Amino acid sequence: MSILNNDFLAFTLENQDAVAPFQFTFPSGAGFVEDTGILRLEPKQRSRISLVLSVGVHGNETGPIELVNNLVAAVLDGRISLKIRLLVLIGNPVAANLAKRFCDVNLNRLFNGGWKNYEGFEARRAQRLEQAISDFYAISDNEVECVKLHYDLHTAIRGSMHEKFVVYPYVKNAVYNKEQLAFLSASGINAVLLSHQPTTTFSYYSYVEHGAHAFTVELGKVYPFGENDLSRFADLDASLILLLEKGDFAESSLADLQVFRVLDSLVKDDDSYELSIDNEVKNFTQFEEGHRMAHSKKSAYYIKQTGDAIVFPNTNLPIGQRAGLMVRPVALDDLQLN
Ligand SMILES: O=C(O)CCC(=O)N[C@@H](CCC(=O)O)C(=O)O
Ligand SMILES: [Zn+2]
Repeated sequence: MSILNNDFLAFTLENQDAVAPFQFTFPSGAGFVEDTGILRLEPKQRSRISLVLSVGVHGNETGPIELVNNLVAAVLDGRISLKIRLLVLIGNPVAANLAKRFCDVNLNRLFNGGWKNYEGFEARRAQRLEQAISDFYAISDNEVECVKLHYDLHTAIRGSMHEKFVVYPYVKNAVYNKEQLAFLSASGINAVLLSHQPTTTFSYYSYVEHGAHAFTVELGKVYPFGENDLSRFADLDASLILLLEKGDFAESSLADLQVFRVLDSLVKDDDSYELSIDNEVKNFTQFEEGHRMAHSKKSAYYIKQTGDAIVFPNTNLPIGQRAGLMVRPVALDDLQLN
């Protein structure tokens, strides 16, 4: 078995259900296809950095899949000489083949054991992806000063006032990592959203279970395969190449980042649940105090302070799931950094 033309995406989409594990070599190391969409690349040289790049956790978010597939091809054919450990995950190949966000259940609501409450493809896949990450980090756990990273790359349903942003998963002591924020700024990220509570997302899983620096990275609006303008990811592409080739984090001023803290999660509590915004409203649109943002037969949510903004508004989901996040700007100086 081999990855034809070093095209891991095509290989994964052709083998969406299963792949018998196999290994191979490439100019700067050894590769292990562990399962469908699960590729581990080990450099010849030992490295303190173990990086997980996950894409396609939502099957229709194709831009990041194409970006990472190009990086993998460059490593496999020798244009990039790999110096760090790398695990590439194409999260939901079945949904990707169907050009859908998910098949049965939103995969990014099933981590941290959330899969135990569901059946079907995504539940099995969440468990498999958690296992792949545990196995990958376990190899580096004995290394002194090992640095675990997980960037879970997505694109958003709506346009955004800040085109590229990250969700910083809930961190208990509210101390945020300066080196990672500088790296994200250098990677073209415009805004950071600080989560207010534990979630069942992939990035929170890697942070809470493995102590990784982990982020959900939103790279712009969603487009089908072949319709992405990959030049819009140029900054991230360059900083990932630097990380892969040298193990160095690109740096840029934190002052370029807009920071927001999550105030509230809007939860769809009834079939009558509605958001009082039209389809064109972008992520990070701000509202006036007192505006009724959401309502149903059971509840209503009013804007608490002028300037509070909505992110990820979406009511096309089952009862009990997140229909949006309410966020408020925070001054960078008010953050505790280490
Ligand atoms: O555009 C949207 O409404 C959703 C985009 C998306 O998939 N976002 C992630 C964010 C995960 C997180 O909060 O860390 C998601 O909803 O799963
Ligand atoms: Zn997504």
